[in-house]
Amino acid sequence: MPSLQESKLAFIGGGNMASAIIGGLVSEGVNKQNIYVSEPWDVNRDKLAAVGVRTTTVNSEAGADADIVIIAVKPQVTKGVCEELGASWTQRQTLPVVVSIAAGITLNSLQEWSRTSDGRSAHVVRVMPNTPALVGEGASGAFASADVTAAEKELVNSLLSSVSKATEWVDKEELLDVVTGLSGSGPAYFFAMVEHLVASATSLGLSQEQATRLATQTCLGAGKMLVESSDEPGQLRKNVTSPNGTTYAALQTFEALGFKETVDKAVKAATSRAAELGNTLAK
Ligand SMILES: NC(=O)C1=CN([C@@H]2O[C@H](COP(=O)(O)OP(=O)(O)OC[C@H]3O[C@@H](n4cnc5c(N)ncnc54)[C@H](OP(=O)(O)O)[C@@H]3O)[C@@H](O)[C@H]2O)C=CC1
Ligand SMILES: O=C(O)[C@@H]1CCC=N1
Repeated sequence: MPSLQESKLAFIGGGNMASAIIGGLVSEGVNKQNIYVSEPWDVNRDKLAAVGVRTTTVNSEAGADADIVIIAVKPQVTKGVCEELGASWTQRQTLPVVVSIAAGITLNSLQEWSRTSDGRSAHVVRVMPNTPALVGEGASGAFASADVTAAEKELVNSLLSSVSKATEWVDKEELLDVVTGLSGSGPAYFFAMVEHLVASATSLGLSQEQATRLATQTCLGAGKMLVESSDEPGQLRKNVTSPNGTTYAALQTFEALGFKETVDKAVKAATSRAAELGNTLAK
């Protein structure tokens, strides 16, 4: 098995998530000539070509001699893409490791859809990354099919580690849907929070620019404390909250309006949607 630096990587789909991972890989020093992206939309393709990676519009061309093929298209088009790739690999003796980042799509579907014309199926790893991969701060969950070897798992691990600070291998496939509801979709929860904080502070008189700088740095600072402090999140919260002070007033308001229940329902909605996508598209 080649190392990550020696491996040929193919991305099928060059949208938001593929661009984030590719950006992370390139800034980690992965050879751009070893990254080949297939993307139908010229705007996305041109952006990736500007980064210096190889591009094409033909999926089978990108995947022809790749060691790892990363399926980074929407769940709804994953079946067609896998069928196209599987058929094109019939002449290959050694099949690539397939890494799918499509929310919800099961290992079973991925292996069935990507069978070669002579009935062989690739070793598949399902991964749920997130967009902070672009700045080397991603969080990823992963689950491998039983036939994935230790060396293949290690290769995928080093791919993920180059863009993720936390890579969690889960021991049941369904848990990847929970990872999707937590960290896959999670960056959007924090972005929405910052949007609302800025809107609120702006309505109270701060300029948009000042409010954005303060809210953004607060988010980064809190995140850094969560990573670096030995205290639990609950303790860090308590450290900010003076008795009957300002934070207490805000947190009481959150609580009275059902903050915990809202977060719980939102994570469960995202988790269920991931499972639903997998079930609906399995046919
Ligand atoms: N965005 C995120 O935060 C995360 C996304 N994911 C998963 O990653 C996958 C991609 O999501 P995201 O990057 O946001 O989506 P995007 O729509 O940004 O990217 C998908 C890309 O695939 C292209 N595409 C469409 N059809 C084909 C095809 N047949 N062959 C090759 N490329 C094709 C699309 O082109 P065109 O626009 O022309 O259709 C588009 O550029 C999804 O399955 C999603 O569940 C996982 C974790 C996080
Ligand atoms: O919203 C979505 O479906 C994708 C999966 C996780 C993040 N974005």
